[in-house]
Amino acid sequence: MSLPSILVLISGSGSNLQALIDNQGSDYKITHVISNKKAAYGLERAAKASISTTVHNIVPYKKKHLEDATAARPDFDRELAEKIKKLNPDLVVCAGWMHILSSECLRPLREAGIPLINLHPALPGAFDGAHAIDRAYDAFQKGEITKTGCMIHWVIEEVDRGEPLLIKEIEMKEGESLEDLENRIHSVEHVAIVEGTKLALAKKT
Ligand SMILES: Nc1nc2c(c(=O)[nH]1)N[C@@H](CN(C=O)c1ccc(C(=O)N[C@@H](CCC(=O)O)C(=O)O)cc1)CN2
Ligand SMILES: NCC(=O)N[C@@H]1O[C@H](COP(=O)([O-])[O-])[C@@H](O)[C@H]1O
Repeated sequence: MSLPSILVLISGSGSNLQALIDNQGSDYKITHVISNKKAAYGLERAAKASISTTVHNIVPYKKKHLEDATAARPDFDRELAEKIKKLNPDLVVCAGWMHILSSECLRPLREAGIPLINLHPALPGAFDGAHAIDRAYDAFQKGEITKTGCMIHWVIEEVDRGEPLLIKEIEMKEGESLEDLENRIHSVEHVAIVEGTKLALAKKT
């Protein structure tokens, strides 16, 4: 019996993709990686691991819709869903994918029975969206929070509000630099992304 297949969406360095690559074998296999950025180092990580890749960039869609800029993102999302459906993974993992996915993408995947999970570097409901670590750091400096963390959650239209699969809390430290906090969070993420992927696959079957 073949292993469950996962497709990973990235936008940057791909250190979380690397954690998934390094832990392939008994529970899942990574069959494809899609990046929205051609320069994403994660694409090199995938190639070194002999994983096929696709660049799905927004610029051609903006050029295609010069007369109506608002049409570019829906078209981008629709075609992203089509590409994913053709590859037919058991699960899609957003690992630093920096685009909000609209219903144009999520609805076809839902109908095709292809769920998505996302790695978010904050606790549920704390710092939804981009730049969550910076925002948590600032909130700690203001005395508003004492802890942060990361989570793996199901992806729904409402950004970072899907049901959590896995939550890992991280205590914040007085006098710690933002860089050191980022490094601590990334270390925890690299464990969480593997655990969360396995949990999602187990729940799906
Ligand atoms: N519909 C959903 N889409 C996405 C989710 C989700 O839960 N539901 N998770 C995000 C990942 N993410 C945080 O974890 C996130 C990434 C990016 C943004 C964002 O504001 N992106 C901007 C563009 C930013 C840029 O290009 O630098 C945008 O899309 O306009 C918010 C949340 C993945 N998508
Ligand atoms: N809102 C989504 C978000 O901020 N995701 C974050 O992007 C980084 C990707 O790193 P990587 O490319 O090295 O895996 C990770 O820190 C992940 O939590």
